[in-house]
Amino acid sequence: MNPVDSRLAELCAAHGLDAALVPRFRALLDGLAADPTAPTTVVDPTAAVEVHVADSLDGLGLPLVREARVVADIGAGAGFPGLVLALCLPGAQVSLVESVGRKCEFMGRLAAVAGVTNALPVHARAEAWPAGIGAHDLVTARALAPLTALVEYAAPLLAEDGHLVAWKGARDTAEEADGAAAAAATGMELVEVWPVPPRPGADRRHLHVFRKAEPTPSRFPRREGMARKRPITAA
Ligand SMILES: C[S@@+](CC[C@H](N)C(=O)[O-])C[C@H]1O[C@@H](n2cnc3c(N)ncnc32)[C@H](O)[C@@H]1O
Repeated sequence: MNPVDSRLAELCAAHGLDAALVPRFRALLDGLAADPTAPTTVVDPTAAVEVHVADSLDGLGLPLVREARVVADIGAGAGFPGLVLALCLPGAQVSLVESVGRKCEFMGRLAAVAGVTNALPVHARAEAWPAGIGAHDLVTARALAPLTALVEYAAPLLAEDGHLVAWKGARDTAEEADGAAAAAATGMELVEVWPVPPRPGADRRHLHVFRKAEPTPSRFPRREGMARKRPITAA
């Protein structure tokens, strides 16, 4: 077995996934490497298995991710973590929400070559997607925005009791305080900040989990761009 397939087999075993997923993940990695328009700098399968697959699979450490049925991966880019989660959760429907059209086209091609049938690109900004309002039990986001904006984007998209899982690096007190302020304003509450067991190249990964505890006030979502231009802050 080549090293990438060995690593995929190891990851499947570590997460209690069927080994039949190894060739599916492999097809995803091969599709990424073969497409010169891939919107990520990490395309070599040896690196991408860590940066994209292993990192996305970390979400499975949270039972609420394994149990999710209607998922929106916002700011999906090349399709991570959304495409990996879709492969692991065949009972879930995953929307890959991305504001740039050519990235949506790329994700559509990648899903097709990897045989992912339960993930669909959505060409929209997370804060300007009326069809997504109140429809999700899980919103995921990696490398998209500060926590305050992620909470503000996610709250309207979630059904009550739904969760946001934000992939973040080292903890940042100021960013977390602003995230808490956004949560208070939007009906969300912080559930936990889970320090992911370190892996080579990812020794500071934290998953921030918020729950929609109350209805989101009708002034959300705000106009496009406002969550970044005039963020909700603690100060
Ligand atoms: C740095 S990339 C991260 C992509 C992917 N989640 C990953 O970790 O590999 C952020 C992506 O979010 C998209 N984006 C930025 N603001 C957005 C918004 N408000 N709604 C949806 N997509 C957005 C960008 O076009 C970009 O593709």
